Amino acid sequence: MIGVLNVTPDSFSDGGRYVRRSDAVQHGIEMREQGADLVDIGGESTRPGAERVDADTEVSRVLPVIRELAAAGVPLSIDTTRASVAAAAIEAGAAVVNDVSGGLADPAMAKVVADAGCPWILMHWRGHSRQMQDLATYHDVVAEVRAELAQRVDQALAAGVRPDRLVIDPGLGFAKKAEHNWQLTQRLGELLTLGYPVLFAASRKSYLGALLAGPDGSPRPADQREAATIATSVLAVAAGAWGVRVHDVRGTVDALKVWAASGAPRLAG
Ligand SMILES: Nc1nc2ncc(COP(=O)(O)O)nc2c(=O)[nH]1
Repeated sequence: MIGVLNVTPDSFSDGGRYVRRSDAVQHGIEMREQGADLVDIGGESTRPGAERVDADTEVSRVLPVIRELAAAGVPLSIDTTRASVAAAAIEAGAAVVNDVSGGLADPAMAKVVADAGCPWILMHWRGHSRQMQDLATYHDVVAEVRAELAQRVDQALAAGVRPDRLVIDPGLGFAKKAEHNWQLTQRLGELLTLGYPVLFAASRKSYLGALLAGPDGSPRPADQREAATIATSVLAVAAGAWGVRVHDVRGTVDALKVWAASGAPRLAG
């Protein structure tokens, strides 16, 4: 269970809520108390079309929060595509690197991770926020995402990262249209055949808003997508996902407790 902590002014669903350090630290502690195994701290919005920020800005946003949460004993991941930011975050107390580019954005990332010996979440990605939706074209999205993630894994292993440190992630909403996200959800088992834990991160994403659109076609607002997020998270875990990355930790923990108490039924496929 990974709780999302975006210390950015412009993330798609919670931008600006945790820019102030005290608010961010308090929310991180709250998510840990609600059952998050990791709090994922991001200093640069990755939503489609987001403006990039420089490394100094990203570091200035995340380091103070990482230091305070690490001191409070909260296990942390750093959500960054920059090796320099990952290195600084590890130094400050982050235990996991969550790289939405899967190592593509910064060739130096693999060495930082290999040297640190820390877990590395490799997400499927086809480019930065400004052009990624132009790259959402697939013949078979699951087969292609699987093949591209396999390349990311091979490059990580070649750089000396240990296999047991790798987690893969289909990158829902990154260079993917709604139908691609649903295909990846329905055929999650095919990603599992790569032999690595799969992280499923659908929380509040726009394809859920589209599914829940109103009679006039307007998408459900991001902060009203929690039930859909929880439902898809439980289904992903039932299909074999290693973990989920969510904004609403408490609700997701509650739902997974119900799933477990119900015998933890598994989805085939
Ligand atoms: N591993 C991983 N990390 C991510 N970081 C940010 C976002 C963008 O959404 P946010 O605003 O919820 O952070 N999505 C992912 C994701 O799908 N997988």
